[in-house]
Amino acid sequence: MASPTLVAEGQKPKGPKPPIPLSVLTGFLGSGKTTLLNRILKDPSMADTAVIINEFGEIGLDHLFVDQAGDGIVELASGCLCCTIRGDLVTTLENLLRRLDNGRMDRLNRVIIETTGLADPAPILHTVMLHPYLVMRYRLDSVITLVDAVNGLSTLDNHEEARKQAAVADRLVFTKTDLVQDEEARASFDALKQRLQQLNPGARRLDAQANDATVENLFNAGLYDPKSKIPDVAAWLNAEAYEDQQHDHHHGHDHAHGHSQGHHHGHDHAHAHDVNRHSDAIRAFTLSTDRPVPASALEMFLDLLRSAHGPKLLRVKGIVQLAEDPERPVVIHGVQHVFHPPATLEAWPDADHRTRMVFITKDLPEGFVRRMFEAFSGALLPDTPDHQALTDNPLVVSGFTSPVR
Ligand SMILES: Nc1nc2c(ncn2[C@@H]2O[C@H](COP(=O)(O)OP(=O)(O)OP(=O)(O)O)[C@@H](O)[C@H]2O)c(=O)[nH]1
Repeated sequence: MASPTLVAEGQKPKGPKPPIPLSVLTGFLGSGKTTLLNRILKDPSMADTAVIINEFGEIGLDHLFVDQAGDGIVELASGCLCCTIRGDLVTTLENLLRRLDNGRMDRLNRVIIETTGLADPAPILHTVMLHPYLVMRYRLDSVITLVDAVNGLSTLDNHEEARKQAAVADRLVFTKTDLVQDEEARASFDALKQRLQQLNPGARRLDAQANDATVENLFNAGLYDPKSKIPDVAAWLNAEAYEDQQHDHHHGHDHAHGHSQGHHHGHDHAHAHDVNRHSDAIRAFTLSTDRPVPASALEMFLDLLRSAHGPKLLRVKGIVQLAEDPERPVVIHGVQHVFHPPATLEAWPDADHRTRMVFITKDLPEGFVRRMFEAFSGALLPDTPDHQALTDNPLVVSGFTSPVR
């Protein structure tokens, strides 16, 4: 007779429910969010999706509403659910879980939060990352940012929120490319693509008109591939995409490096980075090392970075080889000052065991972050403050004016 602890074939073992993937759909006013949502919600693979929209966005999906329930959640003709953020986002996300847990809803496969056009998506991500219960039940999948091919460039120039929306994205979706017809529009679209390449080289780009903004391409941008259950670190980090950016920056560094030899009075070299500083406040870069990082060093590095410079960290992702446990990498993921609880993977997904981190920062130069990391991780450079000095007095790293290597 089978032991009662054995699970019959095909029956799911009892245990915590797998976290529900959660995506944020953002993009400036009129960029086509509702249009895209209406399209993808018709896809059969989007069944059992819940969409959370703000009051303003409600109108576009109206024709799909069939049933209004008491808790402000409506059922769409497609079988998906829709609710608006009336109280706060936490309550809305909790209400969805309550429905699922008390059986009023059979399945909840995915949640999409559509932001208002003017919103900075970071606080939405923080809501999930900071809440001790929600962070267990939901997992951040993708930030999808829509960019209007015609007006996108001027929107980026004129609106800080639009730049943040682009910088934080995992997926950048161009809309209205059908309207890019004449020479001028094509030039503007090319410039837009270049600008986005600087702001966020790692995001995958899709074109809504070319129909590559499919469910498959838009979602599953998180670390775990839900089909294989194997973390796809390379795709998630996409560190290679940052290489062109770094190439440009390194010209600046080489220059500064020459100056810094034999000097450690960084203030003499205040101009080393001015060109980059004024060209665009947002930068994207990677750090990597093949030296295992002590856990305490990682913790101090991240703590200092987020406490002193949190608002300047638009997005940080990384995989770290710890000195204490080099076979089990730690994954880090932060949006501004908020970091997701670090996750330990059971093994390295591929042969590349280096620590790699990608950063998108605003007003925080690469050289500064790099030197801080090198000081903490033990990869000391000549003439840089040592790690003990940094711990005692983090202000030793004087930031913008010091020479970069
Ligand atoms: N030509 C063209 N028009 C589009 C495309 N995508 C959206 N539109 C149009 O652009 C307008 C705005 O689209 P919405 O989907 O309402 O944009 P939104 O981002 O939801 O707008 P807000 O909620 O007001 O921020 C609508 O008139 C759409 O029909 C596209 O790819 N091509």
